[in-house]
Amino acid sequence: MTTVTSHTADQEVPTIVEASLVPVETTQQIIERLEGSPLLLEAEGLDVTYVVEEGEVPACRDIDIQLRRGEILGIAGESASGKSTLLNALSRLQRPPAVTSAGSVRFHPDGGDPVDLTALSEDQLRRYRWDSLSIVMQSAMASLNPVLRLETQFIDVIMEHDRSMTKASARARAGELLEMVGIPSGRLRSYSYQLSGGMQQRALIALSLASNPEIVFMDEPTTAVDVVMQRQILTQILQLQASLGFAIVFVTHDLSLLLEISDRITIMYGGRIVEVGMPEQLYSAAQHPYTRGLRAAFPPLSEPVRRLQGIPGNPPDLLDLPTGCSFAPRCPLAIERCRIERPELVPTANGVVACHRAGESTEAALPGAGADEAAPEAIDHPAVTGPAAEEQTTSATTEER
Ligand SMILES: Nc1ncnc2c1ncn2[C@@H]1O[C@H](COP(=O)(O)OP(=O)(O)OP(=O)(O)O)[C@@H](O)[C@H]1O
Repeated sequence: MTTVTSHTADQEVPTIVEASLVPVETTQQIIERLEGSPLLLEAEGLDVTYVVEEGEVPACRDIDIQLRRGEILGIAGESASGKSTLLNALSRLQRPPAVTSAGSVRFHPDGGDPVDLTALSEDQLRRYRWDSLSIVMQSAMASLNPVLRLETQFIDVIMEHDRSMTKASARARAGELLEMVGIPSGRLRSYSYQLSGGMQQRALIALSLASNPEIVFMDEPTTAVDVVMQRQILTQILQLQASLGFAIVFVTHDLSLLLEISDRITIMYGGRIVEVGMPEQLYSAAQHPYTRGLRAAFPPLSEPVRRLQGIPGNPPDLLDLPTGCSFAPRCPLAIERCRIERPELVPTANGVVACHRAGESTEAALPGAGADEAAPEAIDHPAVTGPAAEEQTTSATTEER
């Protein structure tokens, strides 16, 4: 359970007394909640390609995604797996050289007919963006305008969204939004560079809520802050989401973080979805060896300190993808079939997986069956080098697992 103390104008950062983001709902409860919630956004057979001098980069292929109202959908994968490309395609913020080369992205307005966003003109899209979605990027520094006071930026967004609003009411609303993320409204007079990194990121989250969006797209929104601030920001995001009811598409390489905050998680590799599942299922019974590798590379902060297993090898070159499964060259379970035939997505208990050896444990791999015999590299978890490292070490077992 997460408890946040009340805070005054003097306390700019709320004090988290006990912060655990572990979901309190069971898998069954999440499923029932999602089933009872209308569809909000749906991608079908989506392909996104970067058309560059070297050729056509297939950054996303055959993506099917469904987002329900109020859902938190996590998207995880290593660098270059296509997460940001997908987020830009779903939010229709994509720019050349990216092109949507196949498929659709349908938005389901409340009580209205679905709209294929890939078929809208730039003007129609602009209205949809103002009314329905917002985006929080990794760096608030890059997203907030350093030469404008926060007040000006907030008032602009609020009045653009609701043109009937007076400047005074927009200013009052801006103050409320800042207070919602634990920043005193007096800070509206500040420039972004006068705020700490964590406050900038929270101000950006407040700004993203200024238009009452139905979906907030978040691309690594806490990567640029330390682990303590990361936890505070995540707690605040979850509280805001619970009270305002917007849906979130949250992109990160940190699967363990998603296991704590998401309703459902999509795992991407080499531009394709390789597994979708509920957090509990991916935590204890991930079917794809890549999902298990990601989980081992980024353990939760609540776990004892240990040496970490990185996934050996590198993500595939999208311009020169291997035949068969793209993960086969790095997979300890790979067999001949994996190198020849690309696995299709098939249903699992509460999701899908694309793997010829789905669910088999790495230990069960036959001697010589692994494509790469190199021992997995041990890496240090970046999170363990942050301010929480001391705290973790004191509560950790010294034994490596
Ligand atoms: N502007 C671009 N032009 C050409 N190729 C691009 C461009 N942007 C991304 N790509 C390619 O698309 C692929 C997917 O990139 P993308 O940024 O979506 O991955 P990601 O999973 O979000 O990675 P990261 O976590 O590093 O941001 C990569 O191979 C990348 O090189």
